[in-house]
Amino acid sequence: MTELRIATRKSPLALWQANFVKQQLEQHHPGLQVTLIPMSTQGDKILDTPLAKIGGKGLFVKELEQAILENRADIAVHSMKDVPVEFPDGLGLAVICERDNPYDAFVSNRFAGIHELPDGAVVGTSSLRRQCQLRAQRPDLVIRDLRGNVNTRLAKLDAGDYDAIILAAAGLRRLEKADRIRSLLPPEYSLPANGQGAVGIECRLNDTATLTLLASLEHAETRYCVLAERAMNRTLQGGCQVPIGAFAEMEDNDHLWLRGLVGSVDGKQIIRGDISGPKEQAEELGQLLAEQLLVQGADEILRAVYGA
Ligand SMILES: NCc1[nH]cc(CCC(=O)O)c1CC(=O)O
Repeated sequence: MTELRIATRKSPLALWQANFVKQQLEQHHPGLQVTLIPMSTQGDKILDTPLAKIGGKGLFVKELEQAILENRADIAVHSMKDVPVEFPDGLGLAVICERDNPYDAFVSNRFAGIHELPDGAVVGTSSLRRQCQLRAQRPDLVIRDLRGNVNTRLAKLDAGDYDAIILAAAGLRRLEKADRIRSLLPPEYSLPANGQGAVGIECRLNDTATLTLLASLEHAETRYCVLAERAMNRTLQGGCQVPIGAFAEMEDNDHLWLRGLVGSVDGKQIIRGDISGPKEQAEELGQLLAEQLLVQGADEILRAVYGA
């Protein structure tokens, strides 16, 4: 292979991630020419509505997947957090790259952390998972929706619309905005979303030449962790209208520890659980933890939202 085409969204974060993959590939394969094909996704076009209200799955990836399926591109580079837990026929996760910082970050021009926020402070985030966990600890906070790419969100904070905002640390680091992070929210406080901080590469599963080319970017530990997290979400069948957190880390070389959470948006109910076991059983662990959470009451929360 001498040429490889990457389908990517046009946001600065997506372009950073695509360029990161391009650089890695060109380094590992001298002579290989990697080109970016930037495209708009549905998720990029709907700018004002909170994503949870739109409800479609894969809003940020469908157009990219279509491009690979139609052979207009060879691979798509994604934030794993945005990738639906099921793939279209013929496509799959060729590679999961090493995870960057997986935590949520507290960003503010006036306050150092959640605990310093005064009563009734205004916090920006559209993520139901972040809203739920914030409200559980600080019911007094006023939470307002905040959409747009990372730079847009920072600009809205700077314009004075919010006292603080919550963003993924990884996105800020990639865009060289890590200096904006006032504190990291530990997972006990804000359990991350499945896949947060990890970049994944999708391609046609029968494209063996591309799969071979990509293999050197694979990070085994990250894959185990992300597989466990995604399996938990898959078993819960929770769409984006229910706060769900899933975060796995390696306990030692052979075992992983997965924590999960399902909550109500008002933060009044939170079901938590955790499980650990051999890394080779990552997906079984995710499924088992989901089943535990369902029995403990997550089923009721999901039913209340989806009416199933
Ligand atoms: N939902 C958008 C999105 N998708 C991935 C990231 C951050 C980077 C990552 O998690 O890899 C973000 C921004 C954010 O949550 O602040």
